[in-house]
Amino acid sequence: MSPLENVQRPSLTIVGGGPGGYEAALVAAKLGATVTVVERAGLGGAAVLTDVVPSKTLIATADSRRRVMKAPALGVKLDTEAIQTDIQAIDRRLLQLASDQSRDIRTALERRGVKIIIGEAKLTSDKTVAVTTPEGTETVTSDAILLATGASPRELPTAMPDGQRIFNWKQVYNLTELPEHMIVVGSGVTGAEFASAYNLLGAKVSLVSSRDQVLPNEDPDAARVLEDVFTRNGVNVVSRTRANAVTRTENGVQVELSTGEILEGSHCLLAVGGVPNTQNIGLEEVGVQLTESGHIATDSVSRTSVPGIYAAGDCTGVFALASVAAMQGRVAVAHLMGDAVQPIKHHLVASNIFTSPEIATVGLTDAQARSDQYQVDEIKMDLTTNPRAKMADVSEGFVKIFARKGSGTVVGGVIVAPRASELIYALALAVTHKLHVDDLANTFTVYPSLSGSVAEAARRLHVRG
Ligand SMILES: Cc1cc2nc3c(=O)[nH]c(=O)nc-3n(C[C@H](O)[C@H](O)[C@H](O)COP(=O)(O)OP(=O)(O)OC[C@H]3O[C@@H](n4cnc5c(N)ncnc54)[C@H](O)[C@@H]3O)c2cc1C
Ligand SMILES: NC(=O)c1ccc[n+]([C@@H]2O[C@H](COP(=O)([O-])OP(=O)(O)OC[C@H]3O[C@@H](n4cnc5c(N)ncnc54)[C@H](O)[C@@H]3O)[C@@H](O)[C@H]2O)c1
Repeated sequence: MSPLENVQRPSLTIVGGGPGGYEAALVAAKLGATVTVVERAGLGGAAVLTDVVPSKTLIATADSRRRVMKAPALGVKLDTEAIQTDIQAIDRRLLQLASDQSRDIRTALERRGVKIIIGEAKLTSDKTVAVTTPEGTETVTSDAILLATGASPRELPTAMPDGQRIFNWKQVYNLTELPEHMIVVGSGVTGAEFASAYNLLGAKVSLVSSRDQVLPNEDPDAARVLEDVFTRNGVNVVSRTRANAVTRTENGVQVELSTGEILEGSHCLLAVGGVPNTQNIGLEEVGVQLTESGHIATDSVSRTSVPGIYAAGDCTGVFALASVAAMQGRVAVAHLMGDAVQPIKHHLVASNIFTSPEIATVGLTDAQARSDQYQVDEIKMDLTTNPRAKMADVSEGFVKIFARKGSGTVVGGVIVAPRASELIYALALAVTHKLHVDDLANTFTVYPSLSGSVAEAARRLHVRG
């Protein structure tokens, strides 16, 4: 039940203006709440200013260059040796795009009547937040609070970024030249995406991967495809090795590896995970419970341990995705305002890794499919036989579908392909609405199209009635 059942026009303070915060603010204002957003940097949060938007824009440019470099194989005559990457122009464009998007979000919030305070917030009770601005400290009082403070790059004491040669993912957009040799440390999603992007932009790239395979938490078949592509494209994947330290040299960097070897490069990007922004913001004092990893503990409707205080996004440790942060924020507001609440269903989340090829997933994972907990049939269809893939010279990728044994209900899938982020929507619809493999198989697809492989894979899972 909402803690504000009888309040006519409840007030809500939101700490953090990223997707977890600003989406909630828009919905709450629309439902009639008086909303204040406190943000210390800029609207849109890290997602817009330093993480999703800049990295995906960089990747869009890298992908354009990839297609140009491949054009001769399709009969377009051009001198690929003469193609240059103007990293300063690329970075300028992506930062401008991020700043424009942040401005658009601010405008949308203001139009809905949301009050915005640029300042550093600290919880002082279950109803009050102290906000420090250059002008001083003010107290904002409200009926409820939503914490959406996000996360920050994890730092290794022996590899401190200097923003010139050694970077975390937020600092890498002020390069004066394309790195001659970029060493990416960490082969999770962030590391894999940046390794792919700089490789396609024409830099020499080494990827220090502490695990057996890149993308250790992802679908193993997809990770294998990506690792093969990396190797074929000349990325130096240093597997089962940790970076113990990173130091500056006169003209570059030295990465000391756990094998004792030294890797020399011109620049180093640290992609070793994130830590939630939950320290020194008054959480313990007010009784907001944290998990062992330092995230804010929440339930399926985004409530924390303190009635009236909600949390959403990366500070909660539930999937670190912008889409999930926004959904958690919307769910919190629906609960607070007594609107219909649909608790978040983790098994329905769709996500995408923006490497080349892209890797999109939804629903049941490969590991879950192989566990005793689920009885599933599985099909994996390579794209090499797909006519559209042949026409576009797509030489790797696949569609994988998991369906419940016996019933044929679609419960998960993986797509590795160019623009897999768009193709996965069909599987996401199927998983969310419990469609049958025959529903996918009997839906017309365009000929020729990559989505034809989705229908074909489903056809192969047909259960005879
Ligand atoms: C390189 C990279 C690429 C990514 N790409 C994708 C992608 O393609 N797709 C995707 O879905 N996800 C992606 N993610 C994940 C995505 O960025 C996060 O899941 C998303 O930003 C979470 O939103 P949030 O609102 O929780 O936090 P944030 O976006 O981090 O926003 C939190 C905000 O809170 C503010 N704040 C913190 N503490 C205070 C305080 N005390 N007072 C005032 N303000 C405060 C911060 O300034 C920040 O602006 C990526 C992450 C990284 C690192
Ligand atoms: N496309 C997207 O949606 C997208 C993009 C980027 C990040 N994200 C989100 O951000 C979250 C975090 O991803 P991430 O990749 O930043 O972090 P991560 O924690 O998933 O990966 C970090 C990797 O670095 C490795 N590592 C740590 N210390 C190391 C060392 N000293 N040497 C070598 N390797 C080391 C870890 O073993 C781990 O594999 C993901 O769960 C994802 O949801 C999403």
